[in-house]
Amino acid sequence: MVKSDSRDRERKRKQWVWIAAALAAIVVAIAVVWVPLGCQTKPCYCAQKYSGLVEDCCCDYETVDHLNLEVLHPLLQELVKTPFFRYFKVKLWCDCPFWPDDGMCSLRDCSVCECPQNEVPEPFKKQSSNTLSSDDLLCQDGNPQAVVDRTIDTKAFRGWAEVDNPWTYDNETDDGDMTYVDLQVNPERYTGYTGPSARRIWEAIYQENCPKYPDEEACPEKKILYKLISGVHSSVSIHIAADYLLDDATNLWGPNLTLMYNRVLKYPERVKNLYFTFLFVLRAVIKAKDYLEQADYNTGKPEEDIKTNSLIKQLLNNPRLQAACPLPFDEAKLWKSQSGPQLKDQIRKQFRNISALMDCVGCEKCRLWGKLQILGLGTALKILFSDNDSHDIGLTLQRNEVIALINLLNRLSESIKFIHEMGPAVEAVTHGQISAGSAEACRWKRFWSSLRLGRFTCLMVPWHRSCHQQKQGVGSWEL
Ligand SMILES: Cc1cc2nc3c(=O)[nH]c(=O)nc-3n(C[C@H](O)[C@H](O)[C@H](O)COP(=O)(O)OP(=O)(O)OC[C@H]3O[C@@H](n4cnc5c(N)ncnc54)[C@H](O)[C@@H]3O)c2cc1C
Repeated sequence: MVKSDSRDRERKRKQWVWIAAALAAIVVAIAVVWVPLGCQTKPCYCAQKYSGLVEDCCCDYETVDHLNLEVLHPLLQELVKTPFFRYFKVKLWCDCPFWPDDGMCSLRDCSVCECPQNEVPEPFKKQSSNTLSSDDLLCQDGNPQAVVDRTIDTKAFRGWAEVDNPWTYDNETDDGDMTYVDLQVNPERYTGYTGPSARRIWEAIYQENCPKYPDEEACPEKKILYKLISGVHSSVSIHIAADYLLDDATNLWGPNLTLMYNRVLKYPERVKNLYFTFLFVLRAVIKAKDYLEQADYNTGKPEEDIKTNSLIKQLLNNPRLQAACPLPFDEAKLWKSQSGPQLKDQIRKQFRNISALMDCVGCEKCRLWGKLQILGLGTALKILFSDNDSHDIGLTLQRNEVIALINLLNRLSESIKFIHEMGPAVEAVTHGQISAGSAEACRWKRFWSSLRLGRFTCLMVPWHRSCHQQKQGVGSWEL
């Protein structure tokens, strides 16, 4: 009896020694094997760097970032706040020519606040009285052919003409359906417009109207439309992420860095297309320099209008811009081949379709900014690709086109600034989440794998099925 008691005690003592040894082994395993392995599986963080020339452009990424930060962004921010540039004329009601409106808007942030009539600058209301005949065209030193670039400068004018843009679907001269919107009180940001309705628009744009050509495709003209739309799409996504409804209950707005990473930064091509689009639009603004410098920015508020004029001149004559990036994009290289004119016609038709698709956007505020940015892009295309073009002889710009062009440039400039300043933080934060997640998952996997250590497992988890089987002499130690 006494002997069996002491044997029991001895057995229990041995069991405790085993348990203690097992616990010690776990600690050692964690220290020696698990932690270093966990670290090794952590993917290496390689910050996405953009350097060298922006594809098909004549400026490099670093120059664009510096010029934007120090010159363009501050000027554009001031410019879009002036009365001339903040009131945009737009047809807001949905008239989708392709399918019935599916009204997917889910937030109050989706609707647009229209301007009361007394807020709209008087000269804007009297548009037709501002239109000048060809006699009013500015004389360029008596001999315009000799001194100016005839594609645009000979068409310089003092008033605003009523002409339709051949690149866009909306008839800009059709005042009846248009309403004025103050862009400053309708910021582009998250609206809750998402799901099949929004995706359908982007799909219709990419699949039917601007296919992505493979990298080997040599013809740059064919690639342009995709790159421009993709660049604007990146910018839209960045603005959604930069001003996002973080908490509906408390109406808390702020940046959503994960969204920004997942929609744009994760795809270097989308970032590159944003830079390309920025330089393309900047080139259009520079090319229209003489025209823009002499345009009439009258809104009936002399002080503000003088400021608008001055800001435009500062933008167009900036010595740093002229020195560092005088030709952001060289459109003269394009359309040289025999098929050039047909190709241009085809691209113009595709762009008009894209412009028509904006009437199918099922969210008013998204439609407003979609229309503005597509009109801005259409204006840039009109300015850059009008040379020797029978459709565009006698090029003039609508006031609304100029407003759209400058506001688009400002949108792109904001996006580039955001990426430049926040990009590394966005990638670090998102990368942190990803690697923490994967390391965690990895640890759990390794933990369960460690249970494959057979007898050790049964010591720790004696109730496990395989231990039972082992005792019965069947099966293996494999879990
Ligand atoms: C004209 C327009 C304006 C909009 N404006 C707003 C707005 O102001 N506020 C708002 O909250 N929502 C807006 N939306 C909706 C928004 O753009 C998204 O569609 C929505 O948030 C759903 O996003 P998603 O993740 O499904 O991807 P989406 O952005 O809808 O993208 C659809 C698909 O396009 C491809 N894609 C995405 N980005 C790029 C790119 N840069 N280049 C090439 N391909 C790309 C991807 O394959 C992606 O799956 C707008 C939509 C449209 C069509």
